[in-house]
Amino acid sequence: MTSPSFASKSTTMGEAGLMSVFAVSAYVFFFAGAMGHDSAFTFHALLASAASLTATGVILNRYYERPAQLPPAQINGRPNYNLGPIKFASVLAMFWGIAGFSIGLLIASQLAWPALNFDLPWASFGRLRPLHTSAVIFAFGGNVLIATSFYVVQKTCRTRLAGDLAPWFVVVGYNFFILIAGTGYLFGVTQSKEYAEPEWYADLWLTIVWITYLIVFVATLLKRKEPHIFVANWFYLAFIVTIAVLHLGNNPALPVSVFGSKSYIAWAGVQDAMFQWWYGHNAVGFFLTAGFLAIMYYFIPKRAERPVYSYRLSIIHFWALIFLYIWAGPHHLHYTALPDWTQTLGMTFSIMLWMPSWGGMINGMMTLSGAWDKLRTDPVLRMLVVSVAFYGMATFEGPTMAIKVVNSLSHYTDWTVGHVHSGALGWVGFVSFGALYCLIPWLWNRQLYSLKLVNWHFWIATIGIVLYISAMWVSGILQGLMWRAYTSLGFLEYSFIESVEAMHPFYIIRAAGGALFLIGALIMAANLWMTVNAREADQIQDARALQVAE
Ligand code: HEM
Ligand code: HEM
Ligand SMILES: [Cu+2]
Repeated sequence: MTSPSFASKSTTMGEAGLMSVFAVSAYVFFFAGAMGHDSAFTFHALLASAASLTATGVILNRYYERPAQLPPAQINGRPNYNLGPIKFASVLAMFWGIAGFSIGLLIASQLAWPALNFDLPWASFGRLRPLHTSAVIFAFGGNVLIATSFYVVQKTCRTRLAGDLAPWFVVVGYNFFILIAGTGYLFGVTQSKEYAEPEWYADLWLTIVWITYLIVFVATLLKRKEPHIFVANWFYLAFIVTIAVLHLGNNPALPVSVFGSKSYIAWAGVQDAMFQWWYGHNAVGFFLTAGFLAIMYYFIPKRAERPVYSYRLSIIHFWALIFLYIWAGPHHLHYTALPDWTQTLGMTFSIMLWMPSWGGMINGMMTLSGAWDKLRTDPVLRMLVVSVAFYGMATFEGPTMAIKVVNSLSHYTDWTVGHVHSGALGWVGFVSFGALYCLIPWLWNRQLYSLKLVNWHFWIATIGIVLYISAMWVSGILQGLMWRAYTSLGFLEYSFIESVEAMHPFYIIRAAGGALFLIGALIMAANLWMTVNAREADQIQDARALQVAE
């Protein structure tokens, strides 16, 4: 370890500022914990206090350990990229992915065999379902997005990530939010808004983290050495900005006490519902779509070694996509108290949304022009391309389901769940896997341990997805038809429980599909583990072979 003389070294503003803030918060949160009205609040406050104390210690330790000079922005005229926070987020993405898929498998099994609820409140479907959705979307997806955005923005701007501690604050702070949210669900803490379940204090913390994320991203763009801002960064920026707006719009709440977890949302009645689905739909549009399209626009061209098929199309569909998405939320509220014209508006914009969505799909696919043969030999590229195909499928199905008459059948049924998972497993899952298979070898300067294992992952997971979504189509349509079947005398043909019974075989098939998807992810984790822990000798040899062009 270097041991610089203290005279030549001083704390940066960031170090001093963060240490003081964390030191004070360690004390304040400890006090809040002592005052807590409910055990979940007390637990979270004490967790925050311990985390603040740890953060203070870690920053202090870093100060002592580091050289007097902070890492330079350039070394020998080349950008000195900041990879530490990216490595951290990509490892956590893999961890949360496996956790989230496992909980998915558990809740899928609970629907098939209710005994698996074990009569325990914290293990019940109601608490584990939001744990699943948040773990896969925000923990897995979120870490993939943060990791890749920090990587892509540096590479395409040829500049070091802005900030010294700020990028670390974003990745660690974001994962701390996940921890608070996830443990909260197990305790039964929720504000009952789907995909926005965390209570007011977690929301406040996320706001601070997210604004820091925005600042780091924009500051990096501003100090870019490339005149042009590559299209992937446009998508990332739309994702970051819009999620901030959605989060603030959907979450204003008044806590019952500042020392308790319960709060009441400011909005009421149908306005609340509209805010919720404006949020929910655009979480799909900007978190699960725009962010992952950014990944597509960087990783597919890179992996295929081809330019983006049509750069003009990428710009056109970007603006069309963000303009149209924002209006489509009411398709989640068909046949409700929402005024009819609003529902029709949501439906119309959803149908229009098909076009820019397919613009993106075509652009991603056609980037392979002249390199189609690589699909045969490179399973990573195949995973990326198949993800785009699933994106195309989900964005065709979505507009169809947004049509009121179709929705009158599909709403409340498993068809929705099938639609969700063709987007979630096929698009979000596969594009993330493809990106991590590229990113992790780049970050650690290693060659991917085994392409054969990627091939196994690809096929096992694909079969899993097909089982999952086809089971849900059949069960969803069956459910919908059973609920609306009348006898000649005008009575309902089936009781509700008969429709539940009819679902049983499909729930088993879905669980089997989920198990395959999970097995694929475990194979991936093993492969990446072997990659990162490759012998030193491989590393030196492959560093040259794999050097990524910036
Ligand atoms: C092993 C893989 C997975 C399995 C077995 C699984 C299973 C499930 C189950 C059983 C539900 C509850 C359905 C219901 O309430 O009827 C669910 C909901 C959900 N899952 Fe998954 N899931 C998996 C992976 C994923 C992934 C990777 C994502 C996202 C990236 C995801 C996103 C969601 C969402 C958004 C919902 C809520 C759907 C809605 O409210 O309509 N899941 N999942
Ligand atoms: C053009 C694009 C899309 C449109 C117009 C669309 C439309 C719809 C519609 C009409 C529903 C059913 C609403 C209901 O009956 O409650 C729905 C549900 C959903 N979609 Fe899509 N979809 C699109 C793309 C996607 C993609 C790509 C994903 C995932 C990556 C996705 C994720 C979801 C989720 C999570 C839900 C369930 C919401 C809930 O919890 O109820 N959608 N979508
Ligand atoms: Cu929607």
